[in-house]
Amino acid sequence: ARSTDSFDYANYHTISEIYNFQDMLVRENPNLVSKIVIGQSYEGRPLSVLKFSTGANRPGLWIDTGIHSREWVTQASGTWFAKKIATAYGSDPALTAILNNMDIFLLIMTNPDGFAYTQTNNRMWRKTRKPNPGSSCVGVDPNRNWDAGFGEPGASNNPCSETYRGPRANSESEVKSIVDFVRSHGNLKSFISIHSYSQMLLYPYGYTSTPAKDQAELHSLAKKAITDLASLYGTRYRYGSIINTIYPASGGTIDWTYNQGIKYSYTFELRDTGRYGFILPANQIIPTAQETWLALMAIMDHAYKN
Ligand SMILES: O=C(CO)C[C@@H](Cc1ccccc1)C(=O)O
Ligand SMILES: [Zn+2]
Repeated sequence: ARSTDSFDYANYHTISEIYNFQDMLVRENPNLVSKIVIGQSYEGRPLSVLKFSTGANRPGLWIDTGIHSREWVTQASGTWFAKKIATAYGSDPALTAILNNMDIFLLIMTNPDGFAYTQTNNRMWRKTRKPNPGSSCVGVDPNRNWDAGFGEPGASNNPCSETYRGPRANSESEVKSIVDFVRSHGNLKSFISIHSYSQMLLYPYGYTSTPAKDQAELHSLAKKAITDLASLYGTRYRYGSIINTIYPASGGTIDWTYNQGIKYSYTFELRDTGRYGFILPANQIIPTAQETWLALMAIMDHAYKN
């Protein structure tokens, strides 16, 4: 595409097209958008975070997509979110108020090695692409590698498992890079990690059935967010804690971010409920992104106001 206006949001794209999109968006919006490379993947691809900011030293709101590489509607939605933020600033009052007081950080390509592999070798690849010593099986599940209940039930110690937790917490550079960014920033108010599929909005915990101390607030905010989501196309989401709503899972992203004190930590599971699963038709990308944006705004607006 020659610009982010002519970029085809209604189709899936290659890794280089998505990286080019990011650079175009930065070039087109020098007063709003910048790119921060927070690290690199195992195979050396950049972990590039888009920063949307109108001032210095502000609290931040984080969104990541594509941590599981096969969940293609999430990276595609991420590019749509990036363009939405750039175009809505100055026209949408709620988003303008947020960006006049807070920064938004968006990591679209969270697992670039895995994404590249889904395009060349195996569409169903989920994990990272780091080899496991002593095994012929490759990759660690980046949503089991965080230092939150690491190694407890809800992850596997078998390198051939899709939920292999890795040899130790933060062993994956894709995870460690985000950990380092969260710690160095030190003032994130929300952390949203986007997966597909199942149509769920999940909050901590996955590694324990002990309710999060903010469970009541997280539950009511989730209800508001999925109500806003459903208002567009009637898409129905379930919501609740990870362990109660989907299954026990240890070492997950938002359990770690929540334990760092980022209260508004959520995981989305986007469309659908299994008819197409990870292979969601491209004609559902924009509707999925549009409805999800309403839920994201509910959470970010709440984080801004509380
Ligand atoms: O990938 C999935 C399909 O997106 C489901 C997610 C469910 C989950 C979500 C948040 C934290 C831990 C697990 C997973 O197993 O990691
Ligand atoms: Zn996932």
